[in-house]
Amino acid sequence: MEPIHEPILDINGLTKVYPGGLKALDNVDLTIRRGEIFALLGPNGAGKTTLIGAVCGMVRVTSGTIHAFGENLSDSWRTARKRIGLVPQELGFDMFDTVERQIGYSRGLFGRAPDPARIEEVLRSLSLWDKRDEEIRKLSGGMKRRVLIAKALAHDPELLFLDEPTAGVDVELRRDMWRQIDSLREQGVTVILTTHYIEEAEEMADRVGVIDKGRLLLVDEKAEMMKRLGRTEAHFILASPIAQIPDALGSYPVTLADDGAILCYRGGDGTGKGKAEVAAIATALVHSGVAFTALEQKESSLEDIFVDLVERQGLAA
Ligand SMILES: Nc1ncnc2c1ncn2[C@@H]1O[C@H](COP(=O)(O)OP(=O)(O)OP(=O)(O)O)[C@@H](O)[C@H]1O
Repeated sequence: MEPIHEPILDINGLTKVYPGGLKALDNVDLTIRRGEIFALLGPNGAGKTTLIGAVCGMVRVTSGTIHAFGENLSDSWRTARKRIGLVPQELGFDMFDTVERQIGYSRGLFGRAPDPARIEEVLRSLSLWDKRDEEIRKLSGGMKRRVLIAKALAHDPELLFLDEPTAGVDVELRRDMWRQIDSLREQGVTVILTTHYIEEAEEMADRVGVIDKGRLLLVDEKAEMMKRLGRTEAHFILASPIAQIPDALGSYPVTLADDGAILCYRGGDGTGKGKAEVAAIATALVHSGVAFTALEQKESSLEDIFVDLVERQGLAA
């Protein structure tokens, strides 16, 4: 057993150029700690599935190294694979098989001894126990997805990849999935999930990485990221339009909108500075004789941060 501080996954300078020249991964460095829930966020085509494929042995990388469980994957592939689980985006199993047989088979495939009690536990946790004798093809789309997860858990992986686990599933299944991930966290399983749903990252992840055009733009503790990149937005709805911003507000990041009927503030750093500035602006407006009838205020979500980052990256590219 490797020391507790050993990262479970250590990716260095990973680059993937597909035949035809598309660079899907561009010099990616990423270290994943044992036991964490890591969310990889990125728009379509950002390189998320390619990154997972590289670790799970489905994508041959162009350059760079991957260490898993302390060993270079290219030397330790067979042993490492048994410790890794993958819930892929695409459904892939024998549709004519029954649920229980398929899950048991999957466990065997990874060299684990049969363990009907464990299989029962996995199936129950995903509300699949009642469906264990059904042919998979007869299940609904959501149920098929649950089978995919059961299949990935059947060999008790220590490192689990979930590629878009909740794309196209209903709210109930999404909640179930989140509960499932929570219980995996309690069991000490390390989870890397990719998602378009910022809400998912915000709800589940300890750390978040943002990837776009194959480049890992940022990796940070979720809370830190929101603090560091968070913004406060406030709209002062003015009693009557003004032609220019009063001098007293000159030092604040404010603009006029809607022909001078709204004064917009966008600033702060997620540490409370924004709120304090909004209060100061309110006072300054009153002192300048500008009345407002309403104040709408909003703290940025991870979604705003994400959109901001990707847009800025787009401008820089
Ligand atoms: N086998 C392949 N051959 C050539 N190009 C590929 C191949 N697989 C993926 N790509 C391209 O690599 C880029 C990254 O794709 P990838 O599937 O990794 O992105 P993603 O972030 O997972 O996207 P999505 O959110 O849509 O699943 C895309 O431009 C894609 O078209």
